[in-house]
Amino acid sequence: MNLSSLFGGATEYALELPTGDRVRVSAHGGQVLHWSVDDGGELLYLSPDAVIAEGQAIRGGIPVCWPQFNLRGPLPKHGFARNALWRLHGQDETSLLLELTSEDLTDEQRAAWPHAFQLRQKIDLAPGQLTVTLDVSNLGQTPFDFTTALHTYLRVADVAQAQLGGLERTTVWDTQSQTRRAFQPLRLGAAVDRLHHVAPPAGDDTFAELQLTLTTPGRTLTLRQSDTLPDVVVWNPGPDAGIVDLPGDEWRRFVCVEAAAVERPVTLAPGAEWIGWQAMTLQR
Ligand SMILES: O=P(O)(O)OC[C@H]1O[C@H](O)[C@H](O)[C@@H](O)[C@@H]1O
Repeated sequence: MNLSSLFGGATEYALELPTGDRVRVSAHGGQVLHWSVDDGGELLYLSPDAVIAEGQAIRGGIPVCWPQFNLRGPLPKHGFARNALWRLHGQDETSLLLELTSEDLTDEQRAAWPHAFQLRQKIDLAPGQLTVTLDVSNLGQTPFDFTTALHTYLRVADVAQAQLGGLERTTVWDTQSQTRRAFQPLRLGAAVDRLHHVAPPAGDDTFAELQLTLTTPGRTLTLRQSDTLPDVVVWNPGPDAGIVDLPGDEWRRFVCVEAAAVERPVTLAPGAEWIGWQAMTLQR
């Protein structure tokens, strides 16, 4: 089934499988807002105070940070893709394909990032599984660089009881203390902002595909990401961040586990294409 409706002023697209699994995506930011599994409830977090407004990012779901992660460049934080209006390019029973190109940007955005690009996002739904794939093409005459993240907000009942496994082989950039260190066990339940980088074995320039496990009482979610996304950002603002669209104790209800390419920007030659994905599977 495929629905289209208006939510917060932006068109919303939805898929539902015969099993009852559902996904909903806003044209604003091309952002997945909800993913639910028939017998497993809602798996993504969306703030009750999230707003969909021009130039603003929606707090929750899966924001697409592109072509810049965080403040690592001249663009506004996390780039423009999460604030832009994406178009539906294709759909079938189990997937949605959204698109954003340089033609869709404002004059101001094009002036700030003067590159001809095509950014596509495919959202694939299978029983107990959601896969989001980004596909970037350089349509211009000169190379461009980008950093990116699928900034996935995973819903948990209490973040202090959540455990994230699978990052043991990574090195860590701690954004809070601005320090780099070897891996140390991650304790959720207080502010955390870490960029984990998968270091390839010496002499090897390839990365093993990452597989992470988010365990909460009664639920285990497996997260995989392509070898083109060699970083994992783990973020939770903790109780004292004072984020306007995260009221009260809402910080406890999620942890962001972001499949990213940040440490080494991706360079795309004219005519070249880059693909990166994150897949989430509910274990039953
Ligand atoms: O509040 P936002 O602009 O959505 O950013 C939320 C967070 O995104 C990432 O996880 C970064 O690592 C954090 O430093 C940042 O605070």
